[in-house]
Amino acid sequence: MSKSITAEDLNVYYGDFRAVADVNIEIAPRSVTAFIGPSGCGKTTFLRSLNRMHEEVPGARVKGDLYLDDDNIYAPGVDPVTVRSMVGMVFQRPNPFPTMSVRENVLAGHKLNGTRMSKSEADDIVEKALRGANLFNEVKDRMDRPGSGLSGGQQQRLCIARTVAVEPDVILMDEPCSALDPISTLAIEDLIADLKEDYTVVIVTHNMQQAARVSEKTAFFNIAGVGEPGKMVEYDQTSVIFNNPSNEQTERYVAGKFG
Ligand SMILES: Nc1ncnc2c1ncn2[C@@H]1O[C@H](COP(=O)(O)OP(=O)(O)OP(=O)(O)O)[C@@H](O)[C@H]1O
Repeated sequence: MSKSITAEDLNVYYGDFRAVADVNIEIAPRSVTAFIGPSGCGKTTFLRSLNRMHEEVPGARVKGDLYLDDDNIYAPGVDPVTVRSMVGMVFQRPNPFPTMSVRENVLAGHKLNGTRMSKSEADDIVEKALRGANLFNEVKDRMDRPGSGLSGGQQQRLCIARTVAVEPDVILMDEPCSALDPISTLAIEDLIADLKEDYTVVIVTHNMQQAARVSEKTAFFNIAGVGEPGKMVEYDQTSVIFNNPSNEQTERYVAGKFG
């Protein structure tokens, strides 16, 4: 559980268009890293390359190497489905399976993987995952009701429970709070602090206060202009990025001067 992520000269393409260029980054296990930067600089694209979700887009591809600990997830013969079971993802909009109950949603990943288990094993997994997502107490009396009947913030925590239920090494979050109210946002931010005890967490956020609150390290991405690739401009301790960045572009961005 919890692995480091190392990208070496990673380039991400949509067909001929290079959306992200030459990223080199090392992300420590059991940490929270935020990706920030203006719209279109490639944060989501790079995030999705970390679990090979990117290649779901026809024509999309990656050049370079990406390691989970010492294993290159882009090596020939590596099954992207296996990679995605090790590197879970939480999306912008909570997306529980609408026809499934709370319990079935939590077990969805195991069902997809064809894991066989007894009812009591399943009960344990459900309770542990819901506790891990700070949701158990709120849903323990409605396990068999539809997941889509929960509030937006509860649905997002249900999606996090679904992700942690399969015990990944890494959890990627793509603006996980952008559809949530401030109270639900705080609940997710608290949860992120807990998740880093067990997982490597990477979060894309437009909210700089959120990046400052939840992450230990921050990567600032930028883009030189339309049609140009996004690049990682600076990567450092979050406090350095926000208070004493070494790059002038970072300084202007965190000061709110563009983006
Ligand atoms: N499916 C796609 N097909 C082609 N180009 C795409 C696709 N998705 C994104 N792009 C392009 O890749 C570049 C990076 O987009 P991406 O969504 O990764 O940026 P971002 O920094 O996450 O932006 P935002 O903050 O607005 O979400 C943009 O030029 C975008 O238009």
